[in-house]
Amino acid sequence: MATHPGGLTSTEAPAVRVRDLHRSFNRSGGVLEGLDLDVAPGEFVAVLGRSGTGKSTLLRALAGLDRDVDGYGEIEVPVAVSVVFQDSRLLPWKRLLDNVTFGLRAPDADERGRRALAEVGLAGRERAWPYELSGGEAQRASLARSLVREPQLLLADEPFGALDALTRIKMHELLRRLCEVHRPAVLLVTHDVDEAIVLADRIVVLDGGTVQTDVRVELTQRSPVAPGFGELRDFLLGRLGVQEHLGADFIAPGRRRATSATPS
Ligand SMILES: Nc1ncnc2c1ncn2[C@@H]1O[C@H](COP(=O)(O)OP(=O)(O)OP(=O)(O)O)[C@@H](O)[C@H]1O
Repeated sequence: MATHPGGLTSTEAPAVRVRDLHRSFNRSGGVLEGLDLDVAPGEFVAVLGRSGTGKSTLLRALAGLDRDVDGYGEIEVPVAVSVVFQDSRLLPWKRLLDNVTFGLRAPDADERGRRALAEVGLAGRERAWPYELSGGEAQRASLARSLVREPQLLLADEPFGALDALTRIKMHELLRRLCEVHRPAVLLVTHDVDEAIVLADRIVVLDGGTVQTDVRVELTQRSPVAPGFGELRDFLLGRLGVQEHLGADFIAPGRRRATSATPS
């Protein structure tokens, strides 16, 4: 079946379609300068990029949180979008279940909220106050709050950035499991190359205001000791300028690389 770098089959409608997105801020030059990106339904895309390359700016535009983009050819996102941030943003004056179901107008909201809390391992904590939760538990609750809305698109901006290494690993397992069950399209902004490789179907690297690198993750195992993991990490670190540049033509063994998200 024909595929293009956006990960779509030739006939499939994308969950996210961005064309020629521009965003600048007063003092800086253009942050996003003609960015193109497709995300297929159910596809998990990680967004990497050096600090200030516009990752959060892109997510905010897709979340509808930025009304001042300079222009775009197209921005298509599904109706049901959930956003997860680095901090859980739970309302301190509401108990956990009420936080998870906040704004959810459905007759079975409570039941759905309980189910979502159980899915993230917080069954029995429905009446807890946010201040009673650890950082990891708060992020689990934040995931439950997102999933209870059954999003077709989950936008996550460094959701595990403030967690310790062990909790992060547990959260990776949880997020992967939740995504396998619920199958939202996911756009995850992260600074952590290993996190991107462990979680994503596809990784894009932003630079110069657009998608500079677009690589599909085709590992048999999602573990840092899996064959091919190290090569992909080196390749991505090279693209991020963290290691010595490995060369524009370097393709880690066993995977194909596209240099643009523009459909071919
Ligand atoms: N509201 C704003 N006003 C002015 N400049 C902004 C605003 N938001 C973002 N910027 C600038 O736009 C650039 C991109 O910011 P953005 O937060 O999208 O980068 P990022 O890639 O997410 O960075 P980081 O990895 O450090 O979080 C930065 O130079 C930032 O200073």
